[in-house]
Amino acid sequence: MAEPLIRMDGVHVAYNGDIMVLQGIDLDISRGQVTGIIGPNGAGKSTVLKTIFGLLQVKSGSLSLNGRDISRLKAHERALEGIAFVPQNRATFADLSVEDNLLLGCWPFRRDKARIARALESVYARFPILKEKRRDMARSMSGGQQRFVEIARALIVEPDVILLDEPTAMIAPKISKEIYALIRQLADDGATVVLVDQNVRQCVNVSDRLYVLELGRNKAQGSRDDFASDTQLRDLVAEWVNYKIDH
Ligand SMILES: Nc1ncnc2c1ncn2[C@@H]1O[C@H](COP(=O)(O)OP(=O)(O)OP(=O)(O)O)[C@@H](O)[C@H]1O
Repeated sequence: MAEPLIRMDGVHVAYNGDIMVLQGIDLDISRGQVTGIIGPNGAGKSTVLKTIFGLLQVKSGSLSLNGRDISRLKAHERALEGIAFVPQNRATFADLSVEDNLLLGCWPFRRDKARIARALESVYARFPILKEKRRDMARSMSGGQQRFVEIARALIVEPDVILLDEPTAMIAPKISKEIYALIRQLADDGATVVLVDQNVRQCVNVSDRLYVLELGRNKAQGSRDDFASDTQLRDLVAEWVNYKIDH
């Protein structure tokens, strides 16, 4: 089997030094796939993404990208290595135009005007609404449109992997649907996506592979088909979300 793009092996992470939130997480993120991470509240899903991006330190265990240990790299160094993160909380600059928000994402190649022009053109092709509203202040956009700005700003550096933390939380159903279609399209275009989602049904539908976490540990894992066909996995998920996966 090909080496995963990202591998977590026995990762422990603590908040405030001693509250151990991840207690030996193992995770393989394959290239060009959507890997979904699900689990009840407080399972450690967001913590996993923050750890991959470098906002939290690995206390023990290993974290590698392309077979190279990245656990000591700072977040901005990981960004330069091709990791992008879209956090759960709103992260647009409300008083900047849509285009200025996107230009902030171009910081790593800020002196390369031709690349900036190409990068903008490429995200505008993917998000026509952002082109149409490029001169508008971010604050004038709907919550869903601002989510597009955040995702587009992360994509503008053409990352190898994009970490998405609950991208459709509090977003209207129509735009949520577009976001899931975009996630699938990104992976089909060769990008690697890690998706943390409370919306289990959508997460299972869009993911190639899924991990279930519980109380900072791995609880189960499998392909989308495993989750649809394996009664034990179905029942496990149904148990904590009172939800049945389509099969
Ligand atoms: N800044 C923090 N300081 C201390 N503990 C924290 C902090 N952030 C999160 N935690 C704790 O770490 C645990 C895992 O939190 P995390 O946000 O990763 O879970 P989650 O699976 O993403 O859950 P949710 O779906 O509720 O966001 C929880 O017990 C939470 O209370």
